[in-house]
Amino acid sequence: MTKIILASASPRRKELLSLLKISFEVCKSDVEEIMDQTMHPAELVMKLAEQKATDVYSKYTNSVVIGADTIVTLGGQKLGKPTSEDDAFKMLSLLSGNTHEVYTGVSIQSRGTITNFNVCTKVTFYQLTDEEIHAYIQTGEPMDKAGSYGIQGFGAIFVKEIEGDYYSVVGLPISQLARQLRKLNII
Ligand SMILES: Cc1cn([C@H]2C[C@H](O)[C@@H](COP(=O)(O)OP(=O)(O)OP(=O)(O)O)O2)c(=O)[nH]c1=O
Repeated sequence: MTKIILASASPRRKELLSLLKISFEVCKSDVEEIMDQTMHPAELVMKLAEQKATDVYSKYTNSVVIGADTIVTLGGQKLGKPTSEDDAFKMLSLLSGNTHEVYTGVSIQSRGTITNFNVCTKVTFYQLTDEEIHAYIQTGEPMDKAGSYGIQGFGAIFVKEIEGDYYSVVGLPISQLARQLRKLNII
């Protein structure tokens, strides 16, 4: 059996991949993520996912390696993880009362072949007050998440509507990933 490795430090991705009831290991990549504002978000998340997977694959060439990347976009602007609490406040103010996209890219590297795909989900936020945003930042939840919120956590109360794959917003489009892994005869 070929070893499957998740090239991620994200506890959410580990939890989501566990839903498939397959055995896998986790090995985080050391790739520095560069937010290229000129690239299409769908291309960018696949490129970053591929960089993470390639980095780990180079150390475990006999394995199947899965990398992923998530970014939020609003009106053509790309939002990654916040660099500070002020940055988180700015992002959440932008998302307030608006619909944004969450792009997650996935890269599967196996036997010298690379398979990439991306999933886009639309999320609409209720109008948020400054007090609500400040209180949310105080929970610490936004700081390691693209767009400064976690739909799976306290950030859930901001969400009015979602169109697309919930799991992709959390960081891993698990149904599409399972289908790809089956197609590639990996699971
Ligand atoms: C929008 C959103 C993002 N996120 C998370 C998913 C990703 O972990 C993170 C985006 O950062 P990423 O750079 O995609 O991932 P990461 O640095 O956490 O992990 P790694 O690169 O090692 O795989 O934001 C949520 O958990 N919930 C949400 O609702």
